Amino acid sequence: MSQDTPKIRLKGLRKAFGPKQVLDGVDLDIRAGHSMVILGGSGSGKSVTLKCILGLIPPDEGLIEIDGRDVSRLSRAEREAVNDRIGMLFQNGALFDSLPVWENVCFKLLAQRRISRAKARDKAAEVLAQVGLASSVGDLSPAELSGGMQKRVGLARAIAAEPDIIFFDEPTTGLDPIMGAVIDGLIVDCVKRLGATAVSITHDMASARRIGDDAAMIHRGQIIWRGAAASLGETGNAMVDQFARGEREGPIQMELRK
Ligand SMILES: Nc1ncnc2c1ncn2[C@@H]1O[C@H](COP(=O)(O)OP(=O)(O)OP(=O)(O)O)[C@@H](O)[C@H]1O
Repeated sequence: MSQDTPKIRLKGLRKAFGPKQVLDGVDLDIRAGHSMVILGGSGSGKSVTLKCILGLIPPDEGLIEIDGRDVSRLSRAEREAVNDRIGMLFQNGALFDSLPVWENVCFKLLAQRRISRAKARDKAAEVLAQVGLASSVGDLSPAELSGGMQKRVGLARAIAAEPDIIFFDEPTTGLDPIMGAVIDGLIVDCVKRLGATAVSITHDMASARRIGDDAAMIHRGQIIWRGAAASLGETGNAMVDQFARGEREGPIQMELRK
C-alpha cells in the first residue's frame, strides 16, 4: 500500500431505495490521518454513505475501499474484523442504560474478550480522563449524566479500542455552543493522539471548521465539492457557500422551487 493510498475510497457508489436514487455515483477519497467532514442537506444521503462504509447497508453498485482493499462484499467474519478497527460516536450517544459507564466505555474490548473485567475498570478510568471525566463517573449510569457528559462518554467508548478510523455522527447536536466547542476540542485531541482518520457528518458549520481538515458536500446523491474545511462559507462554490452560510436565497433554493 503506497503512502498516497487513501484510507477510505468511495468510487461510483450507488444506492436506491425503491424508486428513490439516494446515492448516484458518490466518489470520495478520505486521506489517512486526516479529518473529513461530510456536509449536505437533510435527506441528501450522508447517513446512507456512512452506513455503506460501515457495511450496514449494501450498495447497489460501486467500490468501497479501506486501505486499498474492497470491503463492499466481505463475509460477515471479514467485515467484523474490519469494523473492529472502526470507532463510532453516535448522534444520541447510544449508551446502554443498563450498564454502568465503565462497561459502556469498554464494551467492545469486553465483548471481544480483549480485556478482563478487572482491567476494564482501570482502562475506562484512563480513557475517561482523556475526555476530561473523573474516574468516579465510571460507576454512574448513563441516565444520570447530562447530554454533554453522555457525549464525552460516547467519545470515550469510540476511542477505547484505539481504532484507526472514527466516525462522528452529528457530534454537537443537542449541545449548547460552549459544550459543542468543548466536544470538538476533545474530538480533535483524541483523533490526533490516536493518529486516526476521522469522518464526521454535521450540520454545524462552526463545528465542521473546528474538526475538519477536509470537507465534502453531497447533493443529489453526488459529491459536488471537496476542499479545505477552513474555507467553508468562502469556497467560491455558490451551493456550498449558501449551505455553509445558511442563506435562504441561492442555487439550492432555486432548485427546490422548480
Ligand atoms: N433503510 C432505508 N429505507 C428506505 N429509505 C431510506 C433508508 N435509509 C435512508 N433512506 C432514505 O434515503 C434518503 C437519505 O437519507 P440519509 O439518512 O442518508 O440522509 P441524511 O443526509 O443523513 O439526512 P439528515 O441530515 O436529515 O440526517 C432519505 O430520503 C431517506 O428517507
